[in-house]
Order: sequence, then structure tokens, then C-alpha cells
Amino acid sequence: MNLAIELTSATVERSGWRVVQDVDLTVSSGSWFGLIGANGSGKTSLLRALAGRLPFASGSCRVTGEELVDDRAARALRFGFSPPADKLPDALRGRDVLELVGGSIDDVRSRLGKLDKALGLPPLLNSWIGDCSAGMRQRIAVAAAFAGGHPLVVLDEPFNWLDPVAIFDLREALRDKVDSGLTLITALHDLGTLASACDTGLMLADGKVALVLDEDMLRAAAKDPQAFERQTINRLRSGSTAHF
Ligand SMILES: Nc1ncnc2c1ncn2[C@@H]1O[C@H](COP(=O)(O)OP(=O)(O)OP(=O)(O)O)[C@@H](O)[C@H]1O
Repeated sequence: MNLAIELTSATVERSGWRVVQDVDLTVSSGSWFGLIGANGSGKTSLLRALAGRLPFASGSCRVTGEELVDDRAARALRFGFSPPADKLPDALRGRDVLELVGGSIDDVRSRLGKLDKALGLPPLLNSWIGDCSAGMRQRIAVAAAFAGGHPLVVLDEPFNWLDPVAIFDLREALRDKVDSGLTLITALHDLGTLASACDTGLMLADGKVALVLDEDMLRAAAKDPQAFERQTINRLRSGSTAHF
């Protein structure tokens, strides 16, 4: 197994509080890792730290074998990452955002491949962000994570605000990218996507690992998504660290 990411005892602080504590996780190269947990459980904080947008307070963070826990800038260079859709500047067009990240729009669109169509990008390229709906902004923000052609991409709840067709098409296009070698880490609230599309994952509760979802568990989840949803909802309600 080729590890793309290995966190050991990773801890993240915000305003002096430990919001992620002693998290261990591994992500294999060319796989899709799904992070779930209640609101406020630390998913965004963990993903922002991984992608170099926040420091780690302690622990180890190896990216393709290289220890980068103390090097935020290096982590930021290694990961494609979506800007929060609601923070995109109103005075830019979709194409401006993508070109800021990835250079010429033709290069960006060729890197996006099937994501270009899945996200319905062509009409958004000349749209001003200020004129875009929440879902349109989200499409541009998700595309921005792929604009630089990074082989490692972190997405925080990429399906938020998208319509059902876009959710379906994006899920397929992301899976296709992973099958072609992308390593993808996403925070998700949609247990159906976790069951059907992710290879492995983790549940956070109060900043700690509550459950490791290995390949066997997610394979079983894909076979019986309703049972998986019931069990996972019970776990999320209790926030306990008991096993399935
Ligand atoms: N900018 C911030 N400054 C200080 N504390 C923060 C900040 N953002 C989040 N927190 C705190 O960090 C903890 C974890 O928040 P985080 O956003 O990582 O959770 P989350 O699991 O992503 O939640 P959600 O599902 O609602 O997006 C929460 O207690 C929250 O109050």
C-alpha cells in the first residue's frame, strides 16, 4: 500500500482550544477518503491544517513520505484546495478565479477533464461571482481545487448547495479522477456518497477519532446503504467510540 498521507497524533488549535486532538489517519494514494462528523466536530479544522491553511499544534503529518507538520507553506503547495464558495470575490469572473490558481483557462479546462462538464463550467466562466447563486459559486470553488492539477486534493463538503444533477455528475467525475490516480480527501455530510463512492474514511466526534471506516466496512456499506445509514446515524447521535 502506497501512503499519500499519514497523520499521527495530529492536533489543531483554534483560539487556544484544541478542536482536533490526537488524530491518526492514513490515506492510500489513488483513493477517496471521506471524513464525517457532527457540526463542530473538527472536520474543517483538520482539512484546513492538512492543506496548510492552518498550523498543526503537534503531531506528525507525512505527505507522500515527507514530514511536513511544521511546514504549512509546503503543505499548501502540495494540495489542491477549494476556497470557501461564499468568500470568492464578487468582482471576479469564474475564469479569473480559475486562472489565478492554474494559469491559462485552456490549461485549466484540460486539467479538469470530465469535471468541466460535471460542474457545468462553460457558462460560469464569464459570469461575475457577484451575480452567481450559492450553487454556481460552489461549482467554481470546487473547480478551483483542480485548476492547478494537484495529484492530492482536499474538498470541504463539495456537494453543498449543488442541485441533484450536479451532485450526481460531480460524484461520478470525482470517482473517475480517483480511479485515474487522484488522492481525494473530502468532508461529507452525505452518508450515501460516503457509502457509494469513498474507499475509506473516518468519523470525528469532538475533535477525536470516533470510528475508522476501513475498506471492508465501506464495501459492506455500498451493498446495504440503508443499514449503514442507520448505524452511522446512531453513532453520530451518540458520538461514542464503541464499534459497529
Ligand atoms: N475561526 C475559528 N476560530 C475559533 N474557533 C473556531 C473557528 N472555526 C471553527 N472553530 C471551532 O472549532 C471547532 C471545530 O469547528 P470546525 O469548523 O472544524 O467543525 P466542522 O466539523 O467542520 O463543522 P461543520 O460540519 O459545521 O462544518 C468548533 O468548536 C468551532 O467552534
